[in-house]
Amino acid sequence: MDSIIEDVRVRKILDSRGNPTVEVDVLTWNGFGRAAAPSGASTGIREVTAFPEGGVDKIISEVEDVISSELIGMDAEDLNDIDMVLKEIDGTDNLSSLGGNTIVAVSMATAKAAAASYNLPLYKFLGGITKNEIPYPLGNMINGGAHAGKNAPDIQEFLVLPVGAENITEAVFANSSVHKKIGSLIKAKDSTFTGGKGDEGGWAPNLTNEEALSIQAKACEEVGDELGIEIKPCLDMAASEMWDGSKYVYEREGVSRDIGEQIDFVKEIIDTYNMFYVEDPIQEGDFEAFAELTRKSGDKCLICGDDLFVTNAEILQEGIDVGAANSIIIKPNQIGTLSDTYATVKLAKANGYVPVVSHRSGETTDETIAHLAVGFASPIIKTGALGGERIAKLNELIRIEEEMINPKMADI
Ligand SMILES: O=C(O)[C@@H](CO)OP(=O)(O)O
Ligand SMILES: [Mg+2]
Repeated sequence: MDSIIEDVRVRKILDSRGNPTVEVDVLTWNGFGRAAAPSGASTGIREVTAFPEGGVDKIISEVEDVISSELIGMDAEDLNDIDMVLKEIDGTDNLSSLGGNTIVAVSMATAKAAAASYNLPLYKFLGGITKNEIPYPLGNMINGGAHAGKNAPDIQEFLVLPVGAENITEAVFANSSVHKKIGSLIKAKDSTFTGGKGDEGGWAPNLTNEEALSIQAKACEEVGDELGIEIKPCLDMAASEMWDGSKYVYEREGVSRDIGEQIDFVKEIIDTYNMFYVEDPIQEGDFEAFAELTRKSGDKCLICGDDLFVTNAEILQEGIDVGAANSIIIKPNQIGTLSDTYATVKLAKANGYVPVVSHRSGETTDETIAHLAVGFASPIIKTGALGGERIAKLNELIRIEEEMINPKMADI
């Protein structure tokens, strides 16, 4: 009774790029949940469709009534059934009639409303009341590729992971210290640097990949020494964005690499810089090259599939069958519902793939993924380092840790 849905409201709000997105409120007899959908710029081909034709305005004018009339009277606690109903109303394989972003916002808001109906935070509702593990924050320091301007590096994201941090506060402040350090190292190298940032709050400098890699390494070392915490460099290469159908084109560098050269290039970066994590080093259609790199470097580095798996359990299974990677990005709006997201997390864990719950480049101040990372026991959360829409999640993790009994950092 407490969690019976009484109303569903949908509105158009701003995302961090200034584009419209969807926010949903779900009201139950004894609770309330609100969630907003993010949007990607470097999206995977096999992701569900974010918005129906007609965009957010169509959702407000037409879709809201359809969804609310189906959901009112259902129990928010029955999230599997609700997700099923949402997919049935949509009726397409890629969720293009309601839009994956609409569905994910409804699904997340419903879960939050169910949790609130029992006076629980979402992470406890999903993961149990004894949850006490906090994920490590993978913070974005330098933006390139599709998330930055023309002269920025080709590699999309230079990230860091404060693996030596003992609690979340130490971890997020270590990341912000590295961000500041990298800013001053960039200024020292390029006196014309304006301090510009990319879509995820990382610096967007006029640097080559090599220059960015060495600044990243230096900052990890120096800040690590200053704070007495080990901080490891990580990358998201977003290689699908560079793939032209036959080779990887590094525009900024003015070079192209064939498949074998790409594998060697990534392996060399992993060895030289002691990379802890490399996401999408290979384009999304090439499971074999992914597997080859994982065979070569997977014992010392997390090789993570984002565009490759698009949070889809069936596609992940294809990857598992060939040993394509050892880690997977988890973005709820790539697959559309929270229950499907969780199914993918479970499959990943059962097969030794490290799940990394992640933001999108276009975000809102919605903090839901902080709860998902904790509730789903994802040992890493990728949600930037700075910027209002990024710190919304990081600060929520600080609050979550405060409320736990005997909190500890996850096992990585
Ligand atoms: O590639 C990525 O991992 C993400 C988030 O960092 O970017 P986008 O949301 O643009 O897909
Ligand atoms: Mg990615």
